[in-house]
Amino acid sequence: MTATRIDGKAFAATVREKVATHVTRLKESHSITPGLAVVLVGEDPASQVYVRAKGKQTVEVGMNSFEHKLEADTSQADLLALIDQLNSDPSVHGILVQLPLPAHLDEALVINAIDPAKDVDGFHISNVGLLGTGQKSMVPCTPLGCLMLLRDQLGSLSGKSAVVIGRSNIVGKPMAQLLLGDSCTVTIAHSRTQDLAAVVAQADIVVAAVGRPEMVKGDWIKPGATVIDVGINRIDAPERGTNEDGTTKTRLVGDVDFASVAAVAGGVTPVPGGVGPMTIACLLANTVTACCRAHDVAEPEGLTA
Ligand SMILES: Nc1nc2c(c(=O)[nH]1)N[C@@H](CN(C=O)c1ccc(C(=O)N[C@@H](CCC(=O)O)C(=O)O)cc1)CN2
Repeated sequence: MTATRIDGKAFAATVREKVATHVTRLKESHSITPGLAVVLVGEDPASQVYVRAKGKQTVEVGMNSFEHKLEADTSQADLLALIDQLNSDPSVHGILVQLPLPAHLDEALVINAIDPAKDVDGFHISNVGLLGTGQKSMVPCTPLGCLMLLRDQLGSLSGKSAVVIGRSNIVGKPMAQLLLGDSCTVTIAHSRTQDLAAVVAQADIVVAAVGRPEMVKGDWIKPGATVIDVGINRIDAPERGTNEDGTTKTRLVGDVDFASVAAVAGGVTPVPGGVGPMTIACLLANTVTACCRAHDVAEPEGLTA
């Protein structure tokens, strides 16, 4: 391996420390405690894990955590009524609806019901528009985490060639906007891109967010490039044996074939322990930012784009 292993877990801990420092300042100098409300509809096992982690880390940095767990068959009207209530609650500075939602709920309608000033996911259409036009916005957590790791690794990103693989609203598109904001030359590639390997091969920065296990191979990568792996894919791992119920054990892999890419790249994030922990750290950062904006208090530096 020649590449630096970019340790998102360690970096996320430093972000949480900065958040905690600002929470203390808000409490001591302004008598304000930032509050984050997380809404989970249904019992998706992965979502339950993420929501639990969000609540725990929110409390650890000194903020108030409000968890709302709703039945899988919750109606759209009831969910919208809860969002209305959270929008008008002054103790709630950030609101997050955990995705994916059950199929009967209209995701866009639900997200756009959140007060944009409390939209700590940065998914509201107003925040999408503000980010796209280079104005102050709430920035989606996963792309913000990737940007922080890239700046830490490379310093200035100006003039670099970046390829984002994936065009989702929550990662690919905002990631491209953030890289453009840092003066990269940006290409958005996706599953239909022709000769993806050749497109990736010209990039100084590769962000893989396509949802295909270990798709990006070492021989696609320009020597010395920085590779950020957003993928979280659970695959069978027969080499680990079987569970008590006879099913094959599994393991997590990213969208990047770590071993072959690490032999060529300058730096690469692992899965787990790369981008994932940054997502929750940036959620906490966004909540402090939203709280400061709501109370017209100076925002912390280095915690947003
Ligand atoms: N409303 C939102 N929903 C979802 C988002 C989001 O940003 N906002 N992102 C993902 C899930 N997610 C947070 O919600 C998330 C995913 C992964 C991790 C993480 O730390 N992963 C670990 C591995 C965890 C494991 O063992 O399974 C890692 O990569 O090291 C945190 C948060 C979809 N929904």
